[in-house]
Amino acid sequence: MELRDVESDITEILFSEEQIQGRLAELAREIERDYEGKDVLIIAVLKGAVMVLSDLVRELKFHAHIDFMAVSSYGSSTKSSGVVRIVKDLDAEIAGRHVLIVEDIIDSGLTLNWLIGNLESRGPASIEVVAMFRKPEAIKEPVDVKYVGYDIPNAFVVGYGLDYNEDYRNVRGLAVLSPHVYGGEDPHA
Ligand SMILES: O=P(O)(O)OC[C@H]1O[C@H](OP(=O)(O)OP(=O)(O)O)[C@H](O)[C@@H]1O
Ligand code: HPA
Ligand SMILES: [Mg+2]
Repeated sequence: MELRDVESDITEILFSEEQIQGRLAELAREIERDYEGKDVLIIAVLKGAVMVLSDLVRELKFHAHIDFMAVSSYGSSTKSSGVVRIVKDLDAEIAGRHVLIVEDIIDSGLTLNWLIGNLESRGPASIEVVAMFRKPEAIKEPVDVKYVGYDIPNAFVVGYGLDYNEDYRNVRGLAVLSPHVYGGEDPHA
């Protein structure tokens, strides 16, 4: 499918690429202040967080070391399976280091809660989270997130790294996916 056909699959654009990048620049200034003089390892949660990671680290004015962890809980569904699977683990040891987790979205909070627990057991100096989007009404397990881009409504969204069944990740802004695409199933039923 060509990307220009995507318009009929979305009901609303919540944020443009420019808005997202503007907000990320603000978050980058906060992060620079908070981590001044510290050695920080930035961990992106694949695959969704790749866009946030690449935009964020290029905004940062300090040397940002990066690593990746791939976990999956949604698969081809619009609902979290509740079971988080490590698809790829970190290359780096994080014991004694300041860890900053980068996420695209916090929906139920299940993925991040699980991930923080997993990383805490490896003995880092600190763990904080930056998430570009968060759905306050969908949270099932509260997560302490220091840096949030935008709080968004409780709808299934795509673009800026977020997929439905691996599609739409390269849509530039953040858009609400039309229920006709996933058969009208209520993602939050
Ligand atoms: O708060 P939650 O309800 O747990 O949802 C958030 C997680 O779900 C998505 O990942 P997904 O499992 O779809 O993998 P992906 O990043 O490869 O698309 C997203 O990228 C977050 O990691
Ligand atoms: O709304 C969403 N869209 C895409 N992927 C997701 N993973 C959790 N929530 C979402
Ligand atoms: Mg996904």
